[in-house]
Amino acid sequence: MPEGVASGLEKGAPVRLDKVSFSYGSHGSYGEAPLVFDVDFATAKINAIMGPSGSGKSTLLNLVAGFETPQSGRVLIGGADVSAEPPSARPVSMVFQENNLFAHLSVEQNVGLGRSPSLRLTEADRAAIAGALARTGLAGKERRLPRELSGGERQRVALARVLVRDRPVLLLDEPFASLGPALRDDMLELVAAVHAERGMTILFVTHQPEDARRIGEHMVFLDNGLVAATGKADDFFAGAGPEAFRRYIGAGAGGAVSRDVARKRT
Ligand SMILES: Nc1ncnc2c1ncn2[C@@H]1O[C@H](COP(=O)(O)OP(=O)(O)OP(=O)(O)O)[C@@H](O)[C@H]1O
Repeated sequence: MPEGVASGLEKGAPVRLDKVSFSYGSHGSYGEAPLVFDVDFATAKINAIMGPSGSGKSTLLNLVAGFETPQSGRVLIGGADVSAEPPSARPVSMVFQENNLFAHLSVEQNVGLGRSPSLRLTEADRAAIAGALARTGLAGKERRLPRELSGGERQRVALARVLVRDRPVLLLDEPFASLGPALRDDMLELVAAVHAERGMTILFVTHQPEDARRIGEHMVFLDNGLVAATGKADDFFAGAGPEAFRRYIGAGAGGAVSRDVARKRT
C-alpha cells in the first residue's frame, strides 16, 4: 500500500465530509434525491453511526473508504483532501459484516496482508502478526483456513489485521451483526480495548442501540440520506436525541433507552 497519505498522521486522524453529495446510478437523473453528508466525526473517539435501513450508513463509510466517489464536496482525513485517492491510498482500515478474509489463505496470511499485500514479510512483520494474533485470542490457530474458524473467530482475524495495519481511522460496518449476543459482547470489549490502546478514530455503523450505547462516545444519526443529528452518545440515550432517533430505537429495540440495556463501559 502506498504510504504517502498515511505517513505523518497521528493516531486518531480527524475525518470530515465537507458538503459531500452522492447518488447511485445515473447521477440522480432518474429522480433519486442525492445523499448529502456534511459532518465532522469526533477525532480519536468511537463514533456510532445509526439510522433506519436505507438512510445511507454504508454509503457514508464507503465514501470515507474510497469505494464510492462524491459527485461534489470533499472527503478530508487528517486535514488532507483524499476525495480522489483510491481506497488503497487512504489511511483507513475497514471491517465488514462478513467476507473480510481470503478463503484460500491461512489465518496468519490473512493477517499478514495488513502488513504487505505481497506477503513478503520481515521479521518485524512476523512479530507484529504474532502479537496481533495473541491479542485477539487466536494464538495456535495461525495455520487454519477461514472455513475452519467460527464466525466470531473470523471477525477476530479481521481485527488482528486492523492491528497490524495500524491506520489512524477504522471503519466498522456492522461487523458483529451476525454473531450471537455473548460473542458480540466479547467483540465489543475487544474493539473498546484496542481503541483504548491505539486511539484511532472509529466510525462504527450499527443497528444495535445497546452496542452503540456500550462503546459509542459520539453519535451520528442519519435519516433519509442526510445527517439528521450529531452529539454525545450518552445524551442521545438519555433521551436528548431528536424525535426521529427516539422513534428509531423505540421501534427497533423495544425501548432501548431504558436503563436495563447493556451498561456503558467507563
Ligand atoms: N449499489 C447501489 N445501487 C443503487 N442504490 C443503492 C446501492 N447501494 C445502496 N443504494 C441505495 O442507497 C440508499 C442508502 O443505502 P445504504 O446501503 O447506504 O443504507 P444503510 O443505511 O447502510 O442501510 P442498511 O441499514 O439497510 O444497511 C438506499 O436507498 C439504497 O437503496
